[in-house]
Amino acid sequence: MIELRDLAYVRLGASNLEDAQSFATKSLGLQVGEQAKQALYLRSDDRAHTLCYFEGDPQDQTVAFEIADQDKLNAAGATLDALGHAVHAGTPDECALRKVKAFIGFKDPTGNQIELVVRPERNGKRYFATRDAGITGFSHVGLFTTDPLRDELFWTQVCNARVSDRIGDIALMRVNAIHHTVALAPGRGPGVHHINHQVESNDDVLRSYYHLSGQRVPIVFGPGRHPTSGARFLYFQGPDAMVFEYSVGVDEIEDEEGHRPRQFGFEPSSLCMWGARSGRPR
Ligand SMILES: O=C/C=C/C(C(=O)O)=C(/O)C(=O)O
Ligand SMILES: [Fe+2]
Repeated sequence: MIELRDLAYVRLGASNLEDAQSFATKSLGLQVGEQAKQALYLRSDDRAHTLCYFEGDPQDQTVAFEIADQDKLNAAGATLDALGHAVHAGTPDECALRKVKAFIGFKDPTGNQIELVVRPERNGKRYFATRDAGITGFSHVGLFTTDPLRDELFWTQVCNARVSDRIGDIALMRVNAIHHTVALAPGRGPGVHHINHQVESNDDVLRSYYHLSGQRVPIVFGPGRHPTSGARFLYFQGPDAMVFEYSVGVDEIEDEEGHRPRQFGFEPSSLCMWGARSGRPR
């Protein structure tokens, strides 16, 4: 069993790094941790980065998870290899680019690019962004899936993800107490469906609704409230059509052993209990 501990970062190819920087700092509210020639490292918490935009193809998207140590990383590589996934061990240069001690890369059954990392770098200075969006941390990602049942099995049986709730056949899965760290979303191919940051309060969600609307950032869903995690949310579109979400009040699963996933219908009221309608397919 591969034990994912937490999300580490997302890496996104950017068609225009300047646009990405402007969005990340003036709209989303991240802090520039480091600006390299062809890459921008962005902070949302005490880590050196949780999002990296690099000059490249916007379809080139990778999600990374932290693993406890090198032994567990080696074991994860062997497990994936035995299952027929091509596993790439990060070179020292690639590790330096990701600010981690070691990593392996592979593709999930849909073809999503996943990295498992050991010892992601922290930053001694606290996260302090120039735009006050109220961000308290990087929390979850939505991943496209071409076969929700197959991919649920991969994340729960090969990795340690547990299903918290389902909407139709779509699983919201946790790797720790937080309601979900990975959400699957039906799609025609691999890719990141959305990137979530938690914010401090309902006020932050609504303040951002007005702030982003004023900047003409497309709002794609919300403000609303998910009946699944209970979180109040806002989804909006960033560069290269990537969707970002702010949310607050996501449930924690206290009874790890006893929790049974709830089944919600695949219908709008399962996505928002206040009646907001998504401007894009989930
Ligand atoms: O559309 C349903 C979304 C559910 C949630 C949630 O319960 O918080 C998400 O954030 C998500 O799937 O990303
Ligand atoms: Fe989400």
